[in-house]
Amino acid sequence: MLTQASIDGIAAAYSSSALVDLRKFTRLKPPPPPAAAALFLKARTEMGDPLKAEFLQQQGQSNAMADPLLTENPLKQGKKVPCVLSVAGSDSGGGAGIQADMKACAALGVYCTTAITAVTAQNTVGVQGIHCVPEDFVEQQLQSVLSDFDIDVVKTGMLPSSRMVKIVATAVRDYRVRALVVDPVMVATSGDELVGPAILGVLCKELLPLADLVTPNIPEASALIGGKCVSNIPDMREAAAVIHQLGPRYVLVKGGHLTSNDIVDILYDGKDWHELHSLREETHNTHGTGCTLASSIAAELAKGAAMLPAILAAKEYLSIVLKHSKKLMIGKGPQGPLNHLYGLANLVDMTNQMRLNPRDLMLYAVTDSDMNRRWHRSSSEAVRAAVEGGATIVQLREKEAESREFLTDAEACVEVAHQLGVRLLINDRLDIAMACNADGVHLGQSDMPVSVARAILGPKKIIGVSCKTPEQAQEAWKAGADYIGSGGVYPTKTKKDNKTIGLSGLYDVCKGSPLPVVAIGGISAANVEEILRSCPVNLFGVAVVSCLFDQPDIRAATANLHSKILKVFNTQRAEGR
Ligand SMILES: Cc1ncc(COP(=O)(O)OP(=O)(O)O)c(N)n1
Ligand SMILES: Cc1nc(C(=O)O)sc1CCOP(=O)(O)O
Ligand SMILES: [Mg+2]
Repeated sequence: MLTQASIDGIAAAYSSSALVDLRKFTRLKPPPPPAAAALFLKARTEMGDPLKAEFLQQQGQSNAMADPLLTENPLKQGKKVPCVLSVAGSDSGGGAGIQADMKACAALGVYCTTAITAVTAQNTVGVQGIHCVPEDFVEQQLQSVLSDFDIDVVKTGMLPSSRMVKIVATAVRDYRVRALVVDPVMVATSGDELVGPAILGVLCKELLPLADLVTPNIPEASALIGGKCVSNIPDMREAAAVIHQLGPRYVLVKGGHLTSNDIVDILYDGKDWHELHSLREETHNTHGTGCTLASSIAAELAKGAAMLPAILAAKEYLSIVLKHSKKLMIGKGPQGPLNHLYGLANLVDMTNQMRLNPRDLMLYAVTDSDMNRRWHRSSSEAVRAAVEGGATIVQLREKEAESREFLTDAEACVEVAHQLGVRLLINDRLDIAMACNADGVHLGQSDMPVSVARAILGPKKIIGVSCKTPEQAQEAWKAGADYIGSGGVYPTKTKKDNKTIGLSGLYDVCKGSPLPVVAIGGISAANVEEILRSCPVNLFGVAVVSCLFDQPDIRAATANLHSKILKVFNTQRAEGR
């Protein structure tokens, strides 16, 4: 636990007599609140929140809607446009840093300018590289923006060097800025370090005294108070008190790193304490939440809100965004990005509209009518067992049956697959695919040309094409295909006279294919690992026949293969590939 003596000690170590003067530069005059903040508070007040009720009384009432994306957007109104300057790092994955700040500001109707401090090679798996922008050039960006735009609020994120912190502090002092929000970014959501502890001293001495708000999460709060452990709400309060002595007007210690479902953030202004509660959203898509909260607060301040309502409105926006991010499937890593602009084209709906999610190619079960006959199974029984075992997509491959029998079978299989939430394609036969309302077709090089099939099937159906060379894959892509089946990777007894292209042939197709690839031919649980490891680029899964359908227990055989594939993919993701 922190003692008062240690608090005083840390504060003294960082403070200087200049701090008092510097504080005069923080000018935050709260004009009337934005409709979003007022309204959000109204809604909450009606639910009995005294803190927000007090704010509402001060600010007057409004009946506009609480959804920030639906409220009056100053960008459209021909008025002075509220402006934020985000001084932060670029996230190549588009989820955090500058990219998050720009999207959050846009969503809240605020214009966002930028000064990029570092360029990160980053994705949903982690941070693979950091390239710091030269300090002089950061200074030039700041000058370009601050000398031209009427910046209301500066928001800082990743500041990778002490000199950069000083440059930003000087710029904030030199130009007329209404408020400064400091997000003391140190570690990315993935756990990768973005900024070393070397900048802490200068951050505390030069920038925090100018800040209207600093928004550390728990590890950052701990770093700011000299590495003391912060592990519960009393610790957060003590940390907020210490950080406040470094000079910022407000300190918001964010409690998301504690495990409770009731997330408590502590807000302290040197006099009053506020515990701001929010419910944890059940989602892995949390990459960039810290940047988003800080830039949303900056946006609300830029629109004229006072500090507390700005924070409440920003937290409300973030919680709506998190709700809209749950179904987003972007990237292969454990923490996906947020759906900041959920009110525009909805990314979740877009994924539903995608003809094919390449991840569905992971375990592609191709049925075989001969095998089913031999094992006395109907096609639909075989399809059910494969999907229940973990098949992620199914192809009905019937070489012998009459059209009528094939159609009856196909209708039953489509019903089973769709009941179980999996797509079903028909091998070779467009007419059957259309008649049974299958999800698409798989075509070989001597089947119906892809461009003709696309014209017949229209834009909504999936078309897969067998390709043994990168040139064929290019052709298929140009003609409107969705994925490539490439093989035979190994010799197969299932397809007569099939040319084997081997692992190297598969590798060439994967490298040269603009479309996702699924490998086929002689694949089983015994060799799946070497196939997936040999072609990490563009290979999304394996298509198999005999190792599932020429087996006594299709469900068990599929489950076994499924677990082997998952193991490889999970390792590859952990390795950042
Ligand atoms: C996923 C997948 N890849 C390749 C094939 C082979 O298709 P094709 O060359 O048309 O041969 P037949 O399957 O029609 O004998 C496939 N069916 N599925
Ligand atoms: C249908 C098919 N197409 C191939 C190609 O190389 O394009 S190999 C093949 C048969 C794959 O069956 P099994 O998993 O039993 O080896
Ligand atoms: Mg064919």
